[in-house]
Amino acid sequence: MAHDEEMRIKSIGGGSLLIAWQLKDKKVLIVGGGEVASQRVESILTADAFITVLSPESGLHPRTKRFINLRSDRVTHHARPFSGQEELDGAEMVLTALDDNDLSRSIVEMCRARRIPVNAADIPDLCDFYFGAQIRDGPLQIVISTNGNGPRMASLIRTKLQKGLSGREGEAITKIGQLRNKLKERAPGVGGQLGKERMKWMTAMCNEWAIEDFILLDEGSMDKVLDEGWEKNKRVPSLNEVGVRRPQTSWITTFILPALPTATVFVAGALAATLLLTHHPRP
Ligand SMILES: C[C@@]1(CC(=O)O)c2cc3[nH]c(cc4nc(cc5[nH]c(cc(n2)[C@H]1CCC(=O)O)[C@@](C)(CC(=O)O)[C@@H]5CCC(=O)O)C(CC(=O)O)=C4CCC(=O)O)c(CCC(=O)O)c3CC(=O)O
Ligand SMILES: NC(=O)C1=CN([C@@H]2O[C@H](COP(=O)(O)OP(=O)(O)OC[C@H]3O[C@@H](n4cnc5c(N)ncnc54)[C@H](O)[C@@H]3O)[C@@H](O)[C@H]2O)C=CC1
Repeated sequence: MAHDEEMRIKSIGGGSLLIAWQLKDKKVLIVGGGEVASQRVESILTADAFITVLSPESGLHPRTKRFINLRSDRVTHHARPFSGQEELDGAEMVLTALDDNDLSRSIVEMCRARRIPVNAADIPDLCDFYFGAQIRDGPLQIVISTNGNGPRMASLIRTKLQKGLSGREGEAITKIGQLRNKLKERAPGVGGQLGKERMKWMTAMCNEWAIEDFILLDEGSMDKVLDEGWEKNKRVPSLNEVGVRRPQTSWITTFILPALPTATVFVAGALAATLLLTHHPRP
């Protein structure tokens, strides 16, 4: 083994596991109903879980109230203070978002005893997992975590990353998901030689097509991708071969629009210069 690789393996550690936790129809208890709790409700709702919010009515943030009122299919509110460990019955995940550090700590201890995964928004040291800044676009989910070091910085890095995305990646990935399902219908089964070929072909498709190209696929052209590609010696077909055309960008969008900001500054500069030169102060 190369020395570098040996050193790398020996120094692995000090992070946390980044996973996409499946919470569909699981029961999540949120103790507290303030601003942080309202953000938790949204994150957990996105994962299709059932949520119980435990907080006196007076402590509810307007956004938490909105979730309780508009998503009563998934969000239940118990308007009372936390009364003891029976509150944890049936919970498969617990989040505290409280302005009471001692209560938060004792709820974490109760969860530990019951082996319920728990996050306390105010006590990083006791959390089983942290939340992170999120980018979501359909099935695309990006989490930015600083592992407890700089939550605000996580948020700012999210903004930076977002600028590098077109906003249509989610749509493309949805299409890729559909194509993969269709492929699995044609070539079913797990593992083995067929499984290897399926993965190799999907990898080649993703590597060779531009992400925006997948957006152009519909039901019919997807079948064509399989007919002209997978069925023909597992090759990668061109867009043309599957009857799809990239929308033509006109010369206005290609040349004029991108140059507009520079052109505006130039024209403004020229106007200012003209004004200065033609403006003769009265003697
Ligand atoms: C450990 C963690 C536990 C957890 O909550 O899971 C935790 C803990 C604490 N946060 C505190 C403060 C702030 N948190 C934010 C914001 C966010 N905090 C989030 C996560 C996490 N916060 C986890 C680590 C994640 C990571 O390290 O990457 C984000 C990313 C996600 C989310 O909460 O959903 C979300 C941004 C979401 C977005 O914008 O998209 C801001 C800024 C703001 O509100 O704009 C501030 C003030 C400025 C600052 O401190 O940076 C304090 C009080 C510190 C004190 O008293 O001084 C504690 C407790 C402590 O540290 O002791
Ligand atoms: N992780 C994160 O993203 C962040 C975490 N924090 C931490 O999160 C905590 C909560 O912050 P906010 O939501 O802004 O506070 P907040 O003051 O808006 O909410 C506190 C909530 O606790 C509830 N509460 C108090 N005692 C209770 C009890 N006995 N039983 C049930 N509910 C009770 C109140 O009704 C209220 O809903 C703070 O401790 C803060 O340090 C703060 C900012 C960001």
